[in-house]
Amino acid sequence: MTQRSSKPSRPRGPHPPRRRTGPARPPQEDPARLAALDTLRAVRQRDAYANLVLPGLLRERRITGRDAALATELAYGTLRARGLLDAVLTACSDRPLSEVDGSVLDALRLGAYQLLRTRVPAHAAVASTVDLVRAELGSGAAGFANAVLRRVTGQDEQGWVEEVAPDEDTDPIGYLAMANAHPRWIAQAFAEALGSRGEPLRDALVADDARPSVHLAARPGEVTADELAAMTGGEPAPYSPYGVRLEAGGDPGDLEPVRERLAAVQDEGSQLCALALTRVPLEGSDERWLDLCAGPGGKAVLLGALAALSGAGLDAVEKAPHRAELVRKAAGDLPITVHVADGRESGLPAGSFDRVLVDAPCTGLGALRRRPEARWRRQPSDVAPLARLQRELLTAALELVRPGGVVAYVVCSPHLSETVGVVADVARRTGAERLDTREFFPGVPELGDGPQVQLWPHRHGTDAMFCALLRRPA
Ligand SMILES: C[S@@+](CC[C@H](N)C(=O)[O-])C[C@H]1O[C@@H](n2cnc3c(N)ncnc32)[C@H](O)[C@@H]1O
Repeated sequence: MTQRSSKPSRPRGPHPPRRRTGPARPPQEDPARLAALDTLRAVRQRDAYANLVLPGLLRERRITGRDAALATELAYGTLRARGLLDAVLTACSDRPLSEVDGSVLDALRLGAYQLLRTRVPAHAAVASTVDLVRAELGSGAAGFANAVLRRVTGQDEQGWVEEVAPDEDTDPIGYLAMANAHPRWIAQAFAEALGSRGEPLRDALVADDARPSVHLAARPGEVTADELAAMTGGEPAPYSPYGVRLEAGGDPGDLEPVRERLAAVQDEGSQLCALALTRVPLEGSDERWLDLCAGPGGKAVLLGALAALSGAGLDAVEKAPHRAELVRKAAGDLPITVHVADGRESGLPAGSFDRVLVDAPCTGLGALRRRPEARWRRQPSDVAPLARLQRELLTAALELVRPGGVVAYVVCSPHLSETVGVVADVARRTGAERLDTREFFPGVPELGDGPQVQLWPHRHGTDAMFCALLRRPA
């Protein structure tokens, strides 16, 4: 990291800031920023999920319309950009961020995000943040925040990237990671999956840093994608015959077709992976389908509806009881039998299913757009234990499927250890045949050399889902 020497000396702040004993200012003064700040705090202190905390705060405080949109943009944007913001704040502060009071740091991140990544005028971004700090921690901390943020105003985002990122020529992955607010190890994993550290990696990280559109899946047999698009103001999705893409904000759970169970919120990539399993031709019986990792039930509902139309039935296994309950609720009157069990030893009869989905637990590196804080929470050490579990679940699936039957191995991650690494290893040990999965994603462009399929936000507008189809030898 380059340290500037020609700029004014870095601000000195109180050590540590004094917390006010009196009540904080009431939220109505700046409800959007206060809701965003409280979300950042919940994520930092309680490891909370922002997309669960913020909607609750907005409801509880009756924040709607433009204020709700601003709170969402600020909270999610700040959480996504944390690595970049911290690098900039480090360059602007007189002490390590680890020594800055957590509440002040939340506010500094919120202020820096507004300065670097929004059109909020600089004076408003600084003043509103300083007000929030003063209300909670008093004037000493507010003075410190003011000095740090004024220094941040010294240059725009690109200027700061050039200053705090590694050199682009000697470390292109490190540079792109910082420029697009991703941890380096995740950018490295994307580069390995793409086979590139140049333009494709840049495109992938840029798309992964943008706000995703909401996708709906029309319930097969109930409503068509065209009808659902007309009901919701969305557009039929480009690849899934059941998909609709929505650009509008708001809570999609409030949409009438979703409340009426005519549709569900589901990424188009997830729809395509579940559909691919149903598209493989089978010789012989085709009546018993299995979802081995079913909670909370997104793919189980799509498969269950298709099973109902074709006269088949679906068994759904889920290890976590509360998630199994979500599958039961989502299933409604579909022909789905839910089992609370470990998929590795489910007790279901071996060789008895025609089609099996293994939508395995994974790092979720393919859905970082939808979970603002996830990229900074995940660690490289998470990968190996998950890959072990994934291999065990896929092996179990290949025992549960009948000879000649088909298994879809799906993860929401492009990390090679969770994708091709798992499939190659299990196929070698079990003798399962790897099908050309691309054939079962009709009309989807840029699927590479196969035989597996890796979807990407920058290529397909979906989450970075991975799918491999395997057939148990007859
Ligand atoms: C990626 S999620 C599945 C998402 C689901 N298919 C959907 O579309 O909604 C993986 C699920 O596997 C469950 N799980 C974790 N370990 C498991 C195991 N050993 N056996 C079965 N399920 C497991 C997790 O609780 C989680 O609900």
